[in-house]
Amino acid sequence: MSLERDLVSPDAEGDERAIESALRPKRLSEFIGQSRVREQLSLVLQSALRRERPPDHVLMSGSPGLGKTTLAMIIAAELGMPLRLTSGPALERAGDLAAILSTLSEGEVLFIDEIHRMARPAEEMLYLAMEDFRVDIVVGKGPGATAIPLEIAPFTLVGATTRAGLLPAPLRDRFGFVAHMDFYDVEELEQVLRRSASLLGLRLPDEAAHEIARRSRGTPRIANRLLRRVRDFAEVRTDGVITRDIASAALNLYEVDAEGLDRLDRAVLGALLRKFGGGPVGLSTLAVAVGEEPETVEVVAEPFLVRQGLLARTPRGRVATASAWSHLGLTPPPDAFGAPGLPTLFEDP
Ligand SMILES: Nc1ncnc2c1ncn2[C@@H]1O[C@H](COP(=O)(O)OP(=O)(O)OP(=O)(O)O)[C@@H](O)[C@H]1O
Repeated sequence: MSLERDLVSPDAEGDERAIESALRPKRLSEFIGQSRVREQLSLVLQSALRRERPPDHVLMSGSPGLGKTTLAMIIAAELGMPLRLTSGPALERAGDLAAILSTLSEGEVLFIDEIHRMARPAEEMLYLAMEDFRVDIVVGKGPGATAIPLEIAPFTLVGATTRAGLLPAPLRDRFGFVAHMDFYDVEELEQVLRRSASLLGLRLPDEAAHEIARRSRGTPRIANRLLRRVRDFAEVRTDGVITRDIASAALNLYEVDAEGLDRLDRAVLGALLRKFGGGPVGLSTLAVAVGEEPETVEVVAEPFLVRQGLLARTPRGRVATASAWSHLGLTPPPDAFGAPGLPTLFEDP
């Protein structure tokens, strides 16, 4: 069974995509937070514009909902170039990628989301395209097969991944600029919320913005979503005015806790503490315990738990920190920390 996690899931679904595109910053100057990435990217883009050449290929890594698609759109807008969007899972065969690459116009920006999920033959075709702006179209099969080289227009690839570690080195090395997107701090999320509230025509007092921001898992997508749920709550249950108490009551109703932990986060922590005594426990064992795929636990829950100092990834498995015990109101066993050498009972086989 999969945990229901609509509200704080960092993935966007259905109608949310349309709302998201209305809230997206359109230029680098409007993009909030990620100051280092912004500054570095701005240099890359300005220098490309001066040289009148497409910039180096850009790789963005980070958790879902941190603004990778938004930045890809901004890159195209800043360059004044069209943007073509696709994703790794859509590129099953080399032909899928060849069809896109062969129709790119000069300077166009190609965005491949979830680039780590691209099929191998497409990935190999991409190496040549990124380096030499050329693809080899293979005609025929077996010993008689021939590769016909096809020139393609110089383009800029923007790849996004939630799992940079899964990218093969030859692909990673072909990106001239790698942007690591981190979770946002509360102040930055307050700015995101103020901007969104004004675009949605909502009055959002600072204390209410603060309350929503600190429960948004460091993620703009979640901040925007919680804002809309707080607005619903205020409209239906009260006179429509958003206050700190209204924000807090709405978020309690939606089971987002004071640190922004959602149900999956709490399930992972709860299993780690209650079933495995705080660990160490292997990722797949932990995932089975919460009824989720290991990838979901690893990509969605863990980065935020690690960032909050509630969970540590060690070579022997996942371990709860002292804060995790206190966050869930549990008492750690006497040997929970610093009993080195004890056999690990819960490692994956
Ligand atoms: N720095 C930012 N400033 C303001 N809004 C932001 C920022 N980053 C993201 N957002 C908002 O968050 C939403 C999600 O962003 P986006 O779709 O770019 O995330 P993503 O990292 O590409 O996620 P995914 O990998 O799941 O597609 C967008 O609606 C956007 O408006």
